[in-house]
This record gives sequence, C-alpha cells and structure tokens, in this order.
Amino acid sequence: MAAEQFDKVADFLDLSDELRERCKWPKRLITVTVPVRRDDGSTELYFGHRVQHHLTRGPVKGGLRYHPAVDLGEVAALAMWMNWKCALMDLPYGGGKGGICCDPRNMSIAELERMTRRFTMEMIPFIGPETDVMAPDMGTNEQTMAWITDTYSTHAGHLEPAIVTGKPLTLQGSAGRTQATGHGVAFLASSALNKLDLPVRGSTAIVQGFGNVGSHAAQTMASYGMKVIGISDVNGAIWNPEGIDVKALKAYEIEHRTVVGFPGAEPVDPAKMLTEPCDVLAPCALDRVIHGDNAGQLQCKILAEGANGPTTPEADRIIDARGDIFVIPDILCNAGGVTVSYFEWVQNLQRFQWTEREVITKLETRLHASFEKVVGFAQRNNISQRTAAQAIAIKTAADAKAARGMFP
Ligand SMILES: NC(=O)C1=CN([C@@H]2O[C@H](COP(=O)(O)OP(=O)(O)OC[C@H]3O[C@@H](n4cnc5c(N)ncnc54)[C@H](O)[C@@H]3O)[C@@H](O)[C@H]2O)C=CC1
Ligand SMILES: O=C(O)CCC(=O)C(=O)O
Repeated sequence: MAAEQFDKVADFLDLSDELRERCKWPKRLITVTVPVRRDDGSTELYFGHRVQHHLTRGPVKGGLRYHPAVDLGEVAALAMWMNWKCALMDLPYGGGKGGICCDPRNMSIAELERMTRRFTMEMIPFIGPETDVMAPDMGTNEQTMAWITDTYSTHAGHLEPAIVTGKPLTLQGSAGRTQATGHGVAFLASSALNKLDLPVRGSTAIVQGFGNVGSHAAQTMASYGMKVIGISDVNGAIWNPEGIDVKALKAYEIEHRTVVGFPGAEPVDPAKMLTEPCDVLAPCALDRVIHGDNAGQLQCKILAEGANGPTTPEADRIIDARGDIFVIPDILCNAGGVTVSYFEWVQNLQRFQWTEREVITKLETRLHASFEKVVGFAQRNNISQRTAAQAIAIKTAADAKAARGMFP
C-alpha cells in the first residue's frame, strides 16, 4: 500500500528516477532476535524489527508496536508513512518504526519488561536522541517507554530522557502526549465538520478501537458535544444512538479490559458498525479495515483516519469516485501524536517543561496549518486529500535530499 501510494504521488510530482529511488527505499532495516525468559522458566525467541526510512532531515521518529502481525514489511511501510507524516508536519525528523512480533495480551508485565529491555539492548548501536527516537504505538505505552529509557540510560551512565517520547511525566514526559493523537483526530474531525458547514455539537461519530488513540478521540469528541454512537475494540462493538457516555465507558474499560458488556449501550456487529450512517467515522485500530468490499457501503460524511493505513488503495479508488466523503488522511489525522512527541523531545533537550495548555495550543496551531495546506492543495490540483498530503510531504523530503546533493 505504502509503495503503491508513493508511486502515484511520485508520478504526480514528476520526480526524477534518481530521487524516486532514493525517496522510496529505506536507509536501514534492522532485525534482531530477542530471547525472553518466560515466567515458567522456559525461553522464547521473538523477532524485533526497526526500519529507519530516511535520516536526511534529522533523526528518525516513530512508534514501537507489539502485535502478532508485526513483520519487517509492515514495519517498513509504517516507517515510510512516518517519514511523510514528519515532513508534512514540518518536524525536523525522518520516519522510523519498530515492532516485535508477539502477543502482549498473553504476556505478564515481567515478561514484557524483560522483552523490552532485551530489545533495547540489541538496539543500542542503532538508536540515540540524534539518530532514532522511539515512541508508543499499538500494544506499547508509557511503561514500555520508561523501560527503554532506563535500559538506555543505564548503558549511557546518565539519564537520557530524549531517547524516547511518550514517557511518564515523572521521567520528563510531556504534558499532553498521552491524549495528543486522539485529541488531534477529534480536533481535525471538528475542523472538517466546520469546512462542510455542519454543526459540531450534536454531530454523530463512530470510533473503531478504544486504545490510546480511539479512547482519547472519543473523549475529546464527546467534550465538543459530539455524540459518539458506536465504539469497538478487539472483542466486539457497542452502540447507543443517543450517544455513549465515553467517560463512564473508559472507567468500565479500565476495570474489564474491554468495551463489551458496557451497561450504557447495546452490542452491535463490529463490521456492520463501520457502514452505519454517521457524520464522522474514525478507524483508530488496525490497517486495511476500509477495503473494496465495504468502501461502497460507507455512510459517513467524514473519514477521520486515526489508525495508520486503515484504507486500502482499492477503497481509495471507490471513495474518490463517490466524491461524497471528506477524507482526513492518516498522515495528517493522527499526526498529533508525533507532533507532541517532537515537543517532548525539544523539552528534554532543553531540560525544560511546558504546561499542558502550551502544548495543546501549539499542537492545534500546527494541525490547523497542515489541515488548511492539505485541503487547499487538493482543491487547487483537483486531487484527493491523501494524494495532496503525501505530495506536500514527499516534495519536502525530496527537496531536502536534492539539496544535500548526490552520492559522494
Ligand atoms: N499511540 C499513538 O500515539 C499513535 C498511534 N497511531 C496508530 O493508531 C492505531 C491504534 O494505536 P493505539 O491506539 O496506540 O493502540 P492501542 O494498542 O492503545 O489500542 C488498539 C485498540 O485497537 C483495538 N483493536 C484491535 N483489534 C481490533 C479489531 N479487530 N477491531 C476493533 N478494534 C480492535 C484494541 O482492542 C485497542 O482498543 C494504530 O494504527 C497506530 O499505529 C498513530 C499515531 C500515533
Ligand atoms: O510519537 C511518535 O514519535 C510516533 C507516533 C507514531 O508511531 C505514529 O504517528 O504512527
């Protein structure tokens, strides 16, 4: 998907063959084996990957994912998208992504800690505040980042907070980082409603996924007065046409580790939920959930892509031909996370702390500017908003490569 999208945009930009090759292929692909002692005394081997797409514009930045579907190809695609996301948001970074093929839901906290520390040790030659700065993604969280900070800092002989972002506040994490991605999704969904002259208050939303991104997107949408009528997670989906009490759902989910069974809503088929009528559909979990078989049935006005890669190229073609859905493409829609990660890294390098209000204000200013840039570019060139976002980003990256010159 990432390569197909790239080729389309490279054609649009008329990139030279040399720049096309240099922009498309990742700089470094690293795979390590991670032996982990399980709690029962046995040892299991996991495969960990980190792909550093480009270092042309600065250190690479991007999350670390723990999921059974992780493989090198997936990580490479996610690293390429991170590259465009950072360029679109004008962050001084290239893109990177990492992952370990494992099922974190079937591992104890002690096993997760041992796996994270061993992976970090294997990565030490390749990461650093000026080369590669990881952050949370699916299946990882601020605790994972704390273990990475500790392992790296122990090796360095001093605390190195800028080695990762998305850390706990006690380890110089940034105010606002935990909610940043979901906040950005909701903020941009409300910007899109404004663009379409639809009222924000009382508009309806369906959110797939209730993890870091989905739960904060839903909570922020609810705080804007939007009605979140459907929410799903890996175990199932729930529905309430009057609007789900998202705060109460969060408390329920913390206790039960699922949204299923929440007393303030009815169960609904998770696949069918995606094609129900609503103003905003926000896929905030997996990739490729909007595909050739359901794109024609979508009844949303706005598709706010909180997840990375939720829409296949085939679905894109169907949505483009329909012309009645306002797409906020992933590299813009979920860029709130990496933007506040950048703020965290800057604060860490300066040994300085900003308030949550400062962080959120700076975040919204950047998101608003990029949103307007993408929507305007798409309109002027009569292209989709995904192609517009990627074109702006790929041109930025290609111009930086060209400015640095060709090979020595
Ligand atoms: N955490 C972050 O700051 C950022 C995350 N993203 C992307 O957002 C997406 C979600 O990431 P996080 O929220 O961090 O992960 P998470 O691990 O915190 O939550 C994932 C959620 O997806 C749900 N889920 C898994 N399989 C599902 C299925 N088949 N149907 C419905 N729900 C399902 C899980 O139950 C959980 O609620 C990923 O694509 C990630 O790459 C993008 C930008 C930043
Ligand atoms: O916060 C970051 O550095 C990266 C977040 C991420 O992995 C993403 O935007 O997909």
